Amino acid sequence: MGKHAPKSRKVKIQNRLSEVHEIELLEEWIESGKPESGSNPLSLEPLPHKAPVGRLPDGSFSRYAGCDRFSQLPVSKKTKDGLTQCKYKTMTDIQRASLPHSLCGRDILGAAKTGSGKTLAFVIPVLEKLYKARWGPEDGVGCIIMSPTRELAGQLFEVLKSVGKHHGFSAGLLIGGRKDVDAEKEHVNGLNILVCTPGRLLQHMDETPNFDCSQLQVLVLDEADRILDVGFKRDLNAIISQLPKHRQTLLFSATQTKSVQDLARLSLKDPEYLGVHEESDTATPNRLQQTAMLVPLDKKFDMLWSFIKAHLNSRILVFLSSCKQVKFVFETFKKLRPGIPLKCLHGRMKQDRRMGIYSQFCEQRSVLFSTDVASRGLDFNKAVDWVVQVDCPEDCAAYIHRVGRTARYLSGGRSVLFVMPSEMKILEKLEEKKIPLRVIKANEKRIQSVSDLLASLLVKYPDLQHLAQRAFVTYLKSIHKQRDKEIFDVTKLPIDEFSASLGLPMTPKIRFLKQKLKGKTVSEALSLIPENTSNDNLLEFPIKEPEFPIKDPDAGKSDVEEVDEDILLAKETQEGGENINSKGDDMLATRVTKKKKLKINVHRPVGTRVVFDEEGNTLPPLARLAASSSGADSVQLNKEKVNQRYAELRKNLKVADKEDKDLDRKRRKEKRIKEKMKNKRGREEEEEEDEELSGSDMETPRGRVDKKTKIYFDSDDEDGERRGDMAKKEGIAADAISLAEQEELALKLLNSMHS
Ligand SMILES: Nc1ncnc2c1ncn2[C@@H]1O[C@H](COP(=O)(O)OP(=O)(O)OP(=O)(O)O)[C@@H](O)[C@H]1O
Repeated sequence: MGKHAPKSRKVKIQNRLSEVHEIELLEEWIESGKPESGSNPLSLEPLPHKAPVGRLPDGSFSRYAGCDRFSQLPVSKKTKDGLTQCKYKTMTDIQRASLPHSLCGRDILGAAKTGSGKTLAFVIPVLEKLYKARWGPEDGVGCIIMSPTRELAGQLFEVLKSVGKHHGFSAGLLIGGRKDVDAEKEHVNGLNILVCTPGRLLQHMDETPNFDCSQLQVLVLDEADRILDVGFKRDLNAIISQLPKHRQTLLFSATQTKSVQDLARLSLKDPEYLGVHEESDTATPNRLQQTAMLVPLDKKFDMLWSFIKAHLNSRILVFLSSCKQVKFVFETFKKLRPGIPLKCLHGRMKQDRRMGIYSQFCEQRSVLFSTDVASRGLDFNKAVDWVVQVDCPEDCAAYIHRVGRTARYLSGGRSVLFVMPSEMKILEKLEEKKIPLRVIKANEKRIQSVSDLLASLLVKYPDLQHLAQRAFVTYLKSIHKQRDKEIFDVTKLPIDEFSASLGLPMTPKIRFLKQKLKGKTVSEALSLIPENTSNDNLLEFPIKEPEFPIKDPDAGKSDVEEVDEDILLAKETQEGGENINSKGDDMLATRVTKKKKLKINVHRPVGTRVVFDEEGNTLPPLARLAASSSGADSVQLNKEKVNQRYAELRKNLKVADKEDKDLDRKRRKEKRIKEKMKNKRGREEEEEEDEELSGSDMETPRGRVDKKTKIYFDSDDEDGERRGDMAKKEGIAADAISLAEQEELALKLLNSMHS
């Protein structure tokens, strides 16, 4: 991994001899002090710092189980030098507990809180295993480190490179979303350590000639429970089937799996289970201050906006449930210029851009809106001040990983969870999992309504309206898809109010609400929508692809002033969160009634911040937005124009609605005719036709994209969104063909009937 100057043959031979000597010594040392299987070295006293290390004068070796410094471990000088240069001296608990076992070659199931140093707990044994095996370029792949997301893989790769820089191994980062896969294929056979996402690894296993992992020494799964989860099941099974069973396996996560079934899949051999924080009072870092606030769905954006405005000097990571939500909040808030740079991260972004955003967020104060793609493992330079969960996590594990992006290693951090009245059950579940949450009440006076501003933006930028509609639908769909029905119930959501809070002029009708599905509950109706239905198909509005030239996300960067950091966190509830059950409406004063929706008071203060126009005049933000001189990003809050635009939209919608009905009528008629003809043709023929339509098991129907091969390459924790996208494309194409075909068929049939 490191770059070495050319060395003379003599020096090389000397180095090799000293390496061989060092390896012999390390092996003896390790053998002499092996911790007992099943023991936790953390229970042992650390060695005194000045105690001699390695071989002692009497020929014995110093104890390494229980020691708390890297220098006291039986690891190579190269690894020790790497650690010292990275300023790692004292071990964290998970490192102290697991390294003595993993250095002996044992399989490990390691669980420790977020930010507690699990990465080094597997990077060190990987380097040591290959070093002691004298692994060289010609030996091929000796270790695979798998991560569920590309960003995390990138980060692990960086740690590996810096700690392993004195070793001579070659390592490669194999992740989806990169264009250079062909170049990768040429080099991958020469790599010793692969840091990868499951999808990309499988792609190489399937496509790269002579790709060989048969000599694999160590397999590492970081965020193991996620990789063993159903989403990766197929990929992981396919990968495991191509790996040798005789290997060391290291599994780490903050929320570890203990499922025997999972472990059997990985053929673990008497693994050491090291859950170092199991005895702890809390499942999350002690330095993390966690709060929850009751926020009705239609107030979420008001609350988020107010929160951001109140924390302009912080680095804030905001979690939302879908890409569309992230895009919507990012694009609209950016235009409203909160006074802090805004960024967004989601699975649909190009990989280079994702990496760029990730490192920018590490460097500067800003707000990052993200899906769960950033929820696991990422170490944002230890400097996230706040984690805000606008949308409820799917379960307690997801909660733990999200809040774990702050309060890492020795630093502190804060988090806030917005809980809707229908989701209160999650608080109980979090408490059961030893997550200490204070339920707090928002300071109603400081909450600024943003829905009116969003409504104006949607009028000015029609593309935003499409985005808002999509955000609306994907949110409802995401709630419906959640497994935990005790927490997530789409039927309990204030759908109209939510739509208004996005600034939409009217609630987008979801197709299931009318026609055939009439009379069904929202939930029943959603369940009737096929999994791969594109979100667009659910809308009544004519949809076109929004074109968002993603402008510089730092556009929101402007003057910043000191604000009271805690203005939102006014009254705390008494211990035990007694007011959990109080009505949501009482908690927020800024409820916007529907009637008020279009009344935009341009003089109502949104913030105290003073901004400057191009001439250098000062204006309060809203007045500036409302100024009729239109700067590129200014928002014109012209009531008449707003009403006019809405009237236009309503008219268009009526026309679109009528067209839809006509089309539907026509389709039904065609279908009837087709059915009549089918009956005529008799049973036998009909069966043949059915077989053709459903596609034979033996071969892929001509012209149909082979979904399987296309999909799994990009299956890196994007929550199946790519699958949806592909299905969408196929669906659209299929629709277009079938309509044309149907018309033609109907004509033919009519002609044949008349003839
Ligand atoms: N022994 C150590 N001394 C000093 N800093 C450390 C040590 N071990 C880890 N760190 C630092 O602690 C931070 C968190 O480490 P790491 O990312 O490995 O945590 P983690 O347990 O894997 O977290 P997560 O569960 O979120 O993936 C990193 O910035 C890392 O550099």
